Formats: sequence, structure tokens, C-alpha cells
Amino acid sequence: MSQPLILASGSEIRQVLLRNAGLAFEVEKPRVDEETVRHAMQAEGAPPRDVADMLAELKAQKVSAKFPAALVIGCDQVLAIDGEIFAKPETRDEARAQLEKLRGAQHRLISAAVICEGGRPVWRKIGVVKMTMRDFSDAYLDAYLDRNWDSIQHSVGAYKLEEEGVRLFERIDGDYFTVLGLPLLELLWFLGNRGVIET
Ligand SMILES: Nc1nc2c(ncn2[C@@H]2O[C@H](COP(=O)(O)OP(=O)(O)OP(=O)(O)O)[C@@H](O)[C@H]2O)c(=O)[nH]1
Repeated sequence: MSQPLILASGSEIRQVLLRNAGLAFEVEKPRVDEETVRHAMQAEGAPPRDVADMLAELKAQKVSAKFPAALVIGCDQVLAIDGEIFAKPETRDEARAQLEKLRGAQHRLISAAVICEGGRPVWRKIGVVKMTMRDFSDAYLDAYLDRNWDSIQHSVGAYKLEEEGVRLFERIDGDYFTVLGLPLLELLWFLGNRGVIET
């Protein structure tokens, strides 16, 4: 019997990525006040990657404390542009305003993943992808939101690369899975090395 694996994330796409890779795991949603942690770290001038890393570790640690024998994966993704961090837009208007800021510019999508065992980190990876958005028209932006708001409201950038969101982009420099929210290839490498999955 291999070591139990738990994904400490409510993110549907993270669950899909692990399931499609053939992994057996449980899901435990972490209770972490992300907004408070994010704002406190930003107030101290913490760089976006440190914010994502800290939140991913807190989520993994919280669940690992309850299940110390398991390997617990915590994740967090932040969108950064010009030193500013964007969180998931709460409303369609916020999503529109956010996409207007990202239009015709390059932003970074930073995905952190941390694995905890016995409440302590045993692995971590921070993936960064440079995302260059087209200078799309207002008409397209409104039509895009009409068609996609229901689907994209849980995505930090108000887009899903595997859906129509791909049409917002001119260029993507980095790993596809990291955009979706998980540095999957590095995670699989670690789990294989630990003997949790066959290699
Ligand atoms: N399907 C999809 N989801 C995306 C994409 N880009 C970002 N996301 C999602 O945006 C969300 C970023 O917010 P997070 O705070 O990291 O995660 P969450 O969804 O709140 O879930 P927790 O891990 O429980 O915090 C994640 O669920 C990512 O998977 C994308 O291109 N496609």
C-alpha cells in the first residue's frame, strides 16, 4: 500500500490534472484566510512568488497537521503585473477591469506547490509563466465575458487557457500545466522518486 496522497485544494482543474495523470488521491479543502495572508505579505513588500509560496505551504500544512502520515499537496497561484498582485475577480465588472489592464501587456502567472508530510514541507516548486495578451477590442472583451463569465469566475486571470481564454493571447512563455495551476511535471517527478507512483 503506497503512502496516502491528499490534494489540499478546491480547484477543479487541479483535481482533473492529477486524475487524468492516473493518480489516486483524496481532496481536503484547506481553511486558510488567503486574503488576510496576501494583504499582510503585500503590506510588507513581499514579492508575488513569496506570497504564492507561503499560501501554498499554509494550505498544505493545515491539512497535513490533520493527516500526518499522508503526502499533502498545497497550491496557490497569483497573477502579477508591474509589481501588483491580482486575486480572482469577484464580479464580472472586476473581471472586465482586470482584463482591460492585462490587454496588450505581459503579465506573470506564478503557480506554487508545496508538499507537506507530518506537518512539515518536504518539497516545493514555484513555476512562472510569462503571458502576453493581445490588444483585443472592447467589443471582443464584452462578447468574451458574455460567453465565458460563468466558466472563468474561479480563475485568477479571468481566463481558462484550455477554453476560449487562449484567444486572449499573443504569446505564452512557459509550462502549460503551470498556467492551469499546477507545476505538474515536477510534481510527478517528485512523487515517482518517493515511490508514491510507478515510474
Ligand atoms: N481551468 C483553468 N483554471 C485556471 C487557469 N488559470 C488559473 N486557473 C485557476 O485559478 C485558480 C487560482 O486560485 P488559487 O487560489 O490558486 O486556487 P483556488 O481555486 O482558490 O483553490 P485552492 O487551492 O483551494 O485555494 C486555481 O484554481 C487555478 O487552477 C486556466 O487557464 N484554466
